[in-house]
Amino acid sequence: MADREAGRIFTGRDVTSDLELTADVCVIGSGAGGSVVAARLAERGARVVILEEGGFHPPGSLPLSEAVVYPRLYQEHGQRATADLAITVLQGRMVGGSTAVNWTTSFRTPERVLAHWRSAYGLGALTPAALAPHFEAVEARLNVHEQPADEVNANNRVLYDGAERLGWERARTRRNVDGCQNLGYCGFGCPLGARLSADQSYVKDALARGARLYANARAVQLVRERRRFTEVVAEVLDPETDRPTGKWLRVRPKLVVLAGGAINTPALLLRSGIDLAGKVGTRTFLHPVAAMFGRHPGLVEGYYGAPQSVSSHHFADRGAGKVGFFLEAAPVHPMLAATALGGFGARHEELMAALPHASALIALSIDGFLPGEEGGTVSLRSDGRVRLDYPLRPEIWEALREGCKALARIHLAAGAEVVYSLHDEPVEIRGELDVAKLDRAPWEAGRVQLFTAHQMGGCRMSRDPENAVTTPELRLEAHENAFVVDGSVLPTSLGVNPQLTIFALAHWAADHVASAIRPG
Ligand SMILES: Cc1cc2nc3c(=O)[nH]c(=O)nc-3n(C[C@H](O)[C@H](O)[C@H](O)COP(=O)(O)OP(=O)(O)OC[C@H]3O[C@@H](n4cnc5c(N)ncnc54)[C@H](O)[C@@H]3O)c2cc1C
Repeated sequence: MADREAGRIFTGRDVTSDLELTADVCVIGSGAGGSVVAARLAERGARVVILEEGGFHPPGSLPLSEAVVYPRLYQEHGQRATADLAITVLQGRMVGGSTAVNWTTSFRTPERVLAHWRSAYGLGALTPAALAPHFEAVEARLNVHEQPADEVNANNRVLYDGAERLGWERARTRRNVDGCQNLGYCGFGCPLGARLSADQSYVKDALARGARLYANARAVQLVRERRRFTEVVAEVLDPETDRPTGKWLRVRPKLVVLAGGAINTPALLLRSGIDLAGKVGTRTFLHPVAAMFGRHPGLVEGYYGAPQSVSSHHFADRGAGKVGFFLEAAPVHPMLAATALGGFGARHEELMAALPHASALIALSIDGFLPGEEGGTVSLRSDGRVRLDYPLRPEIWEALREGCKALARIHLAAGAEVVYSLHDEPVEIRGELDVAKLDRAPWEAGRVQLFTAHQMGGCRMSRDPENAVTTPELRLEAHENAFVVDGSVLPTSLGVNPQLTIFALAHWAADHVASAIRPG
């Protein structure tokens, strides 16, 4: 069948027979990385096809119900987790990727992280000065700006005030929103389209310049002849049931851009028989997260307002041999809270009944910087499904424990009556003397709820071909016509929320990708 009309989004419903498409570039994934590359290449006149396994959900098209949105908008229907179930993995799956459900916090890559990459991975081109124009460009497109002080919600105010009273560094964060009404539904896909996520920005730019986006199209195989990819095979999914319809899309591009995000991009390479001497999928980092709930005398209503608008990096650098951590707030929607809070029966009911007074603060550990720290590994299960192993090293447990102590102190300083950990038997803290109880708590997989919303690595960039999955220009090692442009290329975690780094890196990499398209 011939190519179809350009410049629009097709869903699984539109694909009523097998399709064969030709393109200059096939971009797999429409999140932070994929959307920017697609837009910048389309801008230069390239014929771009974007494949997105998730659905197309325009603002306001879904009910604002957790029971509806987690299965629809998140990987593995909201059930993704590490193989030992110790860490719940929140990751987006829709047009716009994780950017369409994220909490809008926007940080540039810290200079000390770039310096580490330059020395340990030979990424000499990634200097703050070289990246500055790319950050400026994406910040302008995404309207990144500081959250006004009077729009910080009570949940984030706990972090701000508590840290201030303790004399710890804290600051309001920047957010990528325009016309935000502070409803608090960022994680549901903004009903107003006020978050300038990939679907509301660069995907629109790509479509305006003729790109075709196929939603409900899951790339399952990259076909190659020697060092060149010749075809991307995608199965078409039913937008309602998410099951394969039996129809297939075959894209024959000059160039492939893998942008399915950390975890899925390595998995697609492995499914296609590409493991680059066992490197693909390794060094996957998660910013493993622990949380502390505080019950405050006044109403907090942490389900309303911008979910994140304050952060503290006071403990980001804890010296040699220690894993640093940073502190933020998390929204307190009932389903998320119910799965996070421990206790059974009456105890759990009591915790949930206090939800309007609950503040949820999180400590995110900064993984990937210790000598010998390898992070997690993506592999495939025997049925082809993805598997993520993430051994929690003692240094990570220590950081999570110390992070929870810091959070407990912040809650107390901000006036909390009681603070709870997320252990199966919650540790209860009512004053400074109780903080030491956290030292005796079981810091073991399965005994305390852990999360990640920041997946990084698995296809690390490096100058050293022995150590690289991609080159510093993001070209897939040992292949001529493929690039990886998403969070999987990061060689360590970041110590800040990752979206802006990935948007800007994609903006920077687009020039390299464009120069690799063969004319004709
Ligand atoms: C709940 C939540 C809150 C977050 N909050 C923040 C925040 O406040 N600030 C911040 O900086 N970061 C935040 N993040 C993280 C941030 O959104 C991600 O790090 C970023 O979007 C990753 O970009 P990416 O391009 O690597 O992948 P994504 O943006 O996830 O895009 C990848 C896309 O590829 C698609 N895909 C995967 N495999 C295939 C395949 N085989 N075929 C076709 N399509 C495929 C996926 O469905 C997905 O849509 C949050 C994430 C979550 C889940």
